[in-house]
Amino acid sequence: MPRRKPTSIKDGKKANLKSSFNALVYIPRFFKEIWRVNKKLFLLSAFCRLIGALLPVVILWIGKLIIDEIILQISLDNSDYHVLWTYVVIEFGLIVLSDLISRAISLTDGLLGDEYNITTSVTIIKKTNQINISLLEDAEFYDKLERARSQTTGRVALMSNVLGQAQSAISITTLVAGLIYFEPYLIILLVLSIIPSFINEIRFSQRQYSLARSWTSERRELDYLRFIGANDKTAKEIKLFGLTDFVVDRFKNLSEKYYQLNKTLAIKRSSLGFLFNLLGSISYYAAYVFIIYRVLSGVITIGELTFLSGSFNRLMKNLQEFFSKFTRISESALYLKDYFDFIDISIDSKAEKDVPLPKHIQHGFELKNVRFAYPNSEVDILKGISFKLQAGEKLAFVGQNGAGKTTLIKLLLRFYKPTSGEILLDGININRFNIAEYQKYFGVIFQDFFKYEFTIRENIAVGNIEELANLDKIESAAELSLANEVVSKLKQGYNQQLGKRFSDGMELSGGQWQKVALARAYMKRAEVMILDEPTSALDARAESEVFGRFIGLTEGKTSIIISHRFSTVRQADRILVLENGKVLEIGTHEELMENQNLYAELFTLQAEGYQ
Ligand SMILES: Nc1ncnc2c1ncn2[C@@H]1O[C@H](COP(=O)(O)OP(=O)(O)OP(=O)(O)O)[C@@H](O)[C@H]1O
Repeated sequence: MPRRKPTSIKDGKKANLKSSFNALVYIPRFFKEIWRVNKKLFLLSAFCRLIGALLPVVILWIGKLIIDEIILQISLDNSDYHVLWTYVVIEFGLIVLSDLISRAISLTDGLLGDEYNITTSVTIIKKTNQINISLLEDAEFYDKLERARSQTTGRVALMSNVLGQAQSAISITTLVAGLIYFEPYLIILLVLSIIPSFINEIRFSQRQYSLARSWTSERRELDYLRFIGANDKTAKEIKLFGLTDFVVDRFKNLSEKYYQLNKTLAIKRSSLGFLFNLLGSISYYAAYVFIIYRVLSGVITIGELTFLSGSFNRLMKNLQEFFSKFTRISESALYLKDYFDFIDISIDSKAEKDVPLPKHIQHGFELKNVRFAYPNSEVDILKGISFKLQAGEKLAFVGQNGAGKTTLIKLLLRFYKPTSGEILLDGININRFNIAEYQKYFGVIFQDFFKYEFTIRENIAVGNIEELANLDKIESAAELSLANEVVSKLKQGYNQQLGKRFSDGMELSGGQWQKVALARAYMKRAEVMILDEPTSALDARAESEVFGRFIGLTEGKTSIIISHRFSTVRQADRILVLENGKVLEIGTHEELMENQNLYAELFTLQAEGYQ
């Protein structure tokens, strides 16, 4: 696994206040997305927050009125408690309302968050699948994908924080108005006491983000080690090869480094945070003493004292929370940038499209001097390949491991573009067709086909998912690939869950899985069929039966077969032998046997092995 040098915290210092603010530009777009998810819930949440924002100052004011009324009634000879009780009832009502509002806020936030979560997960899945395969095999892209995917819960918290921030801002404004009315100087004291802790929070949240970001690929490696260390699929090898300590040590070494960097940061953040908060507490008590002094001098009433000290206390907490939330918001907004960066990755599907795809292939494919190197690699895997695949022809690719057979298929399918040279379909460069339509032309089974932990019926239907409900079609595809024999042994037939991840799941053998995967190829009448080593795990009897059926069914269909088994290969119309990224020879079985070159040598070797 290529290892970048992990970044130290110092790199985080480079991040500054400016980038914190810059990240906030993504917030409006974020809220537009939430608004689209559920407008009613969003409005309800905003309304509750508005009421919630006004309540604190109103409750404090009622408290002041109650105390002033008590003092007034004590000093009167003929007391009348009517007004006093009215205030108490109002205060009680406000407290109940306040509880109701805060519950409504967490309920609406939770629901909205869940809905948003679903929408973004769907967006990420869709986007991943629109992206070119060449990007999917790129490590940097994976880091981006990982950051976009892993921050889903962070984005939900961000929504609550931003809405809460708006609520705090309104609360703060009303409390400030009250304080300015009675004691304007206190506001200056308050602001001064908050600023240091705000700056401290911003600095550290930036460093925290930078550290987490610079460690994306290491965290991916940690996830991977966790996966191979505790997984049913790897358990056999890990146990037998005694790999536990190897995996554990590698995991521990890497995670220890991250832990240490994070620990240093967390300790600094907490200790400095404590010191700066102390400043806030000192200023609160200074203000408190000042207000008491004003009461003793008879300038303000006891009721006003409770209102002012309550307001000041609340305001200080609100401001502290406002600023610390601001840093949390700017921190999450940085992750938001990762998410938008990911979904904004441009998709290269527009290039030279609009040439209509022929309904049926007339002449076939032609490769003209195709060269290819994988992205970020200088090694040419294909070194000037030229050949024709006629319409209706069955061509087999043969060659040693790593010769470039699968790579050639990937180019034909437009997963990658040739570095030079061109691939033509009926004389037209394949890049000129709409990529999605073009790829629908093919029915392909790769050697590393995916074993979906779905039911067997769904596993077959993935070959043409629109036919999921068409059990007849699924059954006949299964018959052609011999998967019906597998189904007959399953307790729940076509509805049997496969794999061990979910309850009642059944694991299949390698060959059984291959029969299931092969059935996918029969789910649609594709123009071109490609089977990349589709029978490597099948026993000899099953292989010859499967191939007999394939040949019969694809009579007159254009198809490509990659196989290391020459009994299969010889059934093709022509055979192309690849060696080190070049076409060594091409022809019928008989022609190649006459050539007495690599094909004849390998064929004879294998034939001798079977004797
Ligand atoms: N995604 C990739 N990125 C970089 N190099 C790759 C990638 N996939 C394959 N290769 C390299 O390309 C070469 C050809 O691989 P390819 O899979 O085409 O061989 P193949 O002929 O199908 O081999 P096999 O018979 O073993 O399946 C190999 O050297 C391999 O390491």
